[in-house]
Amino acid sequence: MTLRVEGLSVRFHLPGAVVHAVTDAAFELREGRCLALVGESGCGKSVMAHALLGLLPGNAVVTGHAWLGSLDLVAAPERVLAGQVRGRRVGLIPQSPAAHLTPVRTARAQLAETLRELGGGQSPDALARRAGLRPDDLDRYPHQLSGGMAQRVANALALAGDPPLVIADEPTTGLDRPLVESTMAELRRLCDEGRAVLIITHDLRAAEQVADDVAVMYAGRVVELAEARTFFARPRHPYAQGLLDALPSRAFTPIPGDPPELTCLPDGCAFLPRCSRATSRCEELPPLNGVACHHA
Ligand SMILES: Nc1ncnc2c1ncn2[C@@H]1O[C@H](COP(=O)(O)OP(=O)(O)OP(=O)(O)O)[C@@H](O)[C@H]1O
Ligand code: NI
Repeated sequence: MTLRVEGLSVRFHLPGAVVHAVTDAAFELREGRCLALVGESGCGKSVMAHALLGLLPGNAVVTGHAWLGSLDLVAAPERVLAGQVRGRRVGLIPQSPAAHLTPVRTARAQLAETLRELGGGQSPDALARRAGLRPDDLDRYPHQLSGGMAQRVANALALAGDPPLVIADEPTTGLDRPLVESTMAELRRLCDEGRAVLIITHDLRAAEQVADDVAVMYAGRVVELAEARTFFARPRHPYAQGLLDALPSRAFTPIPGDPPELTCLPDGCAFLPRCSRATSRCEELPPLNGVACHHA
């Protein structure tokens, strides 16, 4: 099932300020493809994911469209999101999975409950095995699970309803390299089985391993959208180039400056104050034709 995001924006209304968390995002994610959504902390990645699942708090206003097949996730009422979308059509592997498990219940109890809610015929053990857990791991409480096991339980929970779209929010944070590798390999497998997979990460190395496509976000906007192979060989947006140059395996040069406040964004390119190629043209908003930059 294809996800088509069109003109998606999210505003948080606070007393005296509006946070422009996501602005005019657009991308397509087809089945069997893996899209990595990358960008610095606070650029709107998790908010975008939560908008797709109707999980934002009451002060959020979401506009635009997110078509999953013929259903617009933005317009869908909570009843539909709860009954048909979350867990069934879209599985979320949350940021810091251990924090999302109930501390007083075993992994098996939580899997069993989710399976019951979804009404599927699978057993917790079968599901756990598919996620790389042994059945006796399921008798553990969350505090008895290692980071890697908690990650696998979270994966199993997200996949319990066999959703065609899986969103993984920072699936590798806090994991050591071997676990990063195996988590990424698992996500790739989900994709190769025909699901659409959206991986949110600021780990560009991990993204390079598994993604078919890359979307770079900056200050709430998608500023570059490209096939992963092309992107990692030749990033076009100065910000994307900066992200790659900051990697230890590359130049190890951080991008100077900080991202702008999302409560007072400029009319033009939000990267202007940090960009070495900026000219007066950048005061005009560059359109996204693969890359949102007047100089790329
Ligand atoms: N409920 C809220 N009310 C107001 N602002 C919010 C709310 N939730 C998120 N934000 C703001 O929206 C912006 C985007 O946050 P988001 O969590 O999407 O960042 P992110 O790209 O996922 O970063 P990270 O890599 O740190 O997870 C941040 O500036 C954040 O402070
Ligand atoms: Ni996040």
